[in-house]
Amino acid sequence: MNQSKEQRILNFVLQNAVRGDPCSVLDTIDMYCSQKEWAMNVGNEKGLILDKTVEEANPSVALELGTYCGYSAIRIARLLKAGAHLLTVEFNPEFAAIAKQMIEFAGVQDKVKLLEGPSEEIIPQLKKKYEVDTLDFVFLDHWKDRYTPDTILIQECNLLRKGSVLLADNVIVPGAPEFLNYIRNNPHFQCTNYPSRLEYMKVEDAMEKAVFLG
Ligand SMILES: CCNc1ncnc2c1ncn2[C@@H]1O[C@H](/C=C/CNC(=O)c2cc(-c3ccc(F)cc3)cc(O)c2O)[C@@H](O)[C@H]1O
Ligand SMILES: [Mg+2]
Repeated sequence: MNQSKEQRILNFVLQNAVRGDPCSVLDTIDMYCSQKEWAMNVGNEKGLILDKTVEEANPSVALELGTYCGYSAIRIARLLKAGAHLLTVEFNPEFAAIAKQMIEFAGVQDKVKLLEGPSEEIIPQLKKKYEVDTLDFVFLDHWKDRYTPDTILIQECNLLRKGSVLLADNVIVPGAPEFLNYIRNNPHFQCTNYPSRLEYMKVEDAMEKAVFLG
């Protein structure tokens, strides 16, 4: 049975990146996806916005919705301080298996916990099963029509504290209009838009940051 695109990306990393070097893994994925096969990694341009937002938040506990191949999980994990960790949620078993190998090859597995399952099931388990008190940072990059329901669910589960930072990918392409409307009209969030480019393309995209005000 022929390989999936995601398997080809992983194989290219295993053969060309430097084991234990997260930046080398990120650069190798970006090289493959800009020159050979496009894939929906956050990429290096929006990745810089993600980096700056993570560094500013300096989270002890971070959550990512939509692991895919693990590119942004590696991007976030490489910036986490000692003792901090990222919980990343992926419900597609094939993608979860690829991401696990990618994260281990990058050497950040001690900072990343990959939770396999749908976000709507995992989020309500974070406090009791995964011993989370509150989330310092949340990266939304899964199905775009799930950003709003999951943001509401995260609030209902009391997972945010004053100053928690949400960052959403793709608010222009593919777009998350309902999420933008929800979060920008919600008095409990202070929003900032970061115009950028769609990964590996000369197409406009943007990220939206929303800080929880308590
Ligand atoms: C059901 C909701 N809960 C979920 N729980 C756990 N994992 C989930 C969930 N949803 C989706 N996922 C996973 O997240 C990933 C989905 C991401 C969706 N992203 C996009 O559609 C996307 C799409 C584009 C894009 C842009 C332009 C195009 F022409 C074509 C595609 C660019 C991006 O940066 C994107 O993030 C997959 O790995 C999927 O299995
Ligand atoms: Mg995305």
